[in-house]
Amino acid sequence: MLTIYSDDHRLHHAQGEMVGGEFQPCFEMPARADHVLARVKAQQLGAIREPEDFGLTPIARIHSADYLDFLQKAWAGWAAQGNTADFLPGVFPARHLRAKRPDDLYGQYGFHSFDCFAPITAGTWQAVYTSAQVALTAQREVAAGARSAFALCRPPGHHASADVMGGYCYLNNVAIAAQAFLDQGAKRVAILDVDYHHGNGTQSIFYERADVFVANIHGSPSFEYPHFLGYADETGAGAGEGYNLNLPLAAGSAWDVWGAALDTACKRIAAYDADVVLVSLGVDTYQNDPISSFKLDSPDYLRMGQRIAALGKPTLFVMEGGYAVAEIGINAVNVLEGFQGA
Ligand SMILES: NCCCNCCCCCC(O)(O)C(F)(F)F
Ligand SMILES: [Zn+2]
Repeated sequence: MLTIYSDDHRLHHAQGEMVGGEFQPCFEMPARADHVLARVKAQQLGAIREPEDFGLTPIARIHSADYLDFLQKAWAGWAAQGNTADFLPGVFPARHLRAKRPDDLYGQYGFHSFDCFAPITAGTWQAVYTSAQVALTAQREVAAGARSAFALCRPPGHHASADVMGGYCYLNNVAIAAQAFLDQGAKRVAILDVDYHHGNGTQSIFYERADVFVANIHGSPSFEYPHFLGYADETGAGAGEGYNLNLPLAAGSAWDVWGAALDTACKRIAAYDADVVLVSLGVDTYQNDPISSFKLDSPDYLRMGQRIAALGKPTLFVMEGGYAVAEIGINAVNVLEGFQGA
């Protein structure tokens, strides 16, 4: 299986995030991608290539002009005010306020965010731009006939919607790739999000559309981040009614429960008869993940890959989360090896 990877991810390494009321080192750190890449090499998964540059056009198929304008200019604006620390939002258009886009940078940051977990640094734009190009390059490989490809994306993307960032996500890599398949002639695309956290951004982007079926298996928002989307009654709207599947699970879920949910999701994807399947590959479902509560063990990721392979569709794997850094490579590549070996 071909892996697309770029060192540009290293340009995004924020100073910290709020954990337990304290400012602590970011869980979403460059070492995550280093460990996955090292495992890809150690297991000789396949060739590793740099991304091509497809420009802003395929990104603008998913994200709004205002949002992309903000992301590109935010750091320069922040630095021009004499700031050197990371840029972070603090005020959001929550309920009972008015979601009118302000003129000033700080107001726009809050307008384009849903939490304080998407810091902006000097290198963030370049890193997220290249991460999207990584997904687009792997997409081209599958569109050209490869059975599968791995987009080793960092930063991740599934919490980002058309014009709102959050949860370490800025550009929705998997949505950008899904749209590229459709723009290149695919009729139906399925996205299976196996990250521990609900892919609220991906759901919102395709929620009213029947040409993309989105399935999520995740910690229930009743207790887990992102807290405000991901319930089972969210089944799509308008033309998209019936094309969104949420399988929220309880804390502590292990393979017995998680694997059954995967089977349910795969059955729905099989019935949808997609031309291609994209997988938002987060491995924060791992039992030792520091911010998550599921109990999958490393062999389970082989089973995950095997079950996805049973769909018998061209498959694009897009890296999302996973914070047990020592094991992130083993767990992510186990999915890919399980898929390949099936
Ligand atoms: N106590 C709650 C703290 C929440 N912290 C933010 C968690 C973000 C998860 C990101 C992710 O793993 O879903 C992604 F795949 F996008 F990277
Ligand atoms: Zn996650």
